[in-house]
Amino acid sequence: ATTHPLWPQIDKLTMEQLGYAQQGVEGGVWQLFAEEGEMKMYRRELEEGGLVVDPLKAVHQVRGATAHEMAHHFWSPDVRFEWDTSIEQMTVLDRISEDTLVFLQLHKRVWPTAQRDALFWSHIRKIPPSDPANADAHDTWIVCNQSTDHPDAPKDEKVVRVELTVCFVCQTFLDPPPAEGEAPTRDNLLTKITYCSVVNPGGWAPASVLRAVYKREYPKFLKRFTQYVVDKCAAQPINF
Ligand SMILES: O=S(=O)(CCO)c1ccc(-c2ccc(C3CCCC3)c([C@H]3C[C@H]3c3ccccn3)c2)cc1
Repeated sequence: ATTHPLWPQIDKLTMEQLGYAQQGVEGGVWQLFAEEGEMKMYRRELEEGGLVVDPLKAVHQVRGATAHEMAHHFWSPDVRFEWDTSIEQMTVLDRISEDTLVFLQLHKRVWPTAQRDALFWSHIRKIPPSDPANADAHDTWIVCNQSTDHPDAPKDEKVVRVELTVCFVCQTFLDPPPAEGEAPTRDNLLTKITYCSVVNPGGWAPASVLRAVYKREYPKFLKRFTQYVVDKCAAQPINF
């Protein structure tokens, strides 16, 4: 409901993150650190208070699923455990509206660091093609995850809370376009994905350990997630 006290922040951050995701990776500020097929992962080395908070930006493109299907499965609590191997527990603490939930997630411990949890609102939104320039793009879908407080979140002394801002932006193209007068099939679907994240580990963790974990975990995470959606939707009618 747009009357919720968090709504102005949700709306503002979502549109800011959309702009941030759509900025290119030129200019030398982004360092390519992993490349697998169509997936390219960039990071900027950034420390805050001696903690590694390296912003990450990944670009990927996959065939066979739509932006809506990708964004929905990234946002939905029902399928989170099917693809996200980094979490041990996940609770939906609140339903702010039918497109915005508050998640509490306990992440698997990354030795030798203390175990982490993440408390964040997660908002999904369709961005209609605003101008003819998007003519070849069906539409754009965005999921924005932002750390927040919540009165019902249990506080476990042994667990360190991370701060995170994540956005997942997807755009579907009909490439190749279907034959004249033909309905599109999944072979016509090309979806471009931009995943951005800034995770502040919330408490001390060795820079070398964090950078090694990021380098290992993020490519695995994005590859596994996109393949999961393509496989899950393959036999289903296309959901634009
Ligand atoms: O895109 S999401 O919103 C999807 C919903 O789950 C998301 C993604 C990643 C995280 C997360 C949380 C904690 C950590 C670290 C920090 C210190 C020790 C644990 C990491 C680092 C380790 C990196 C990482 C990246 C991807 C997967 C797992 N591990 C990532 C949270 C949310």
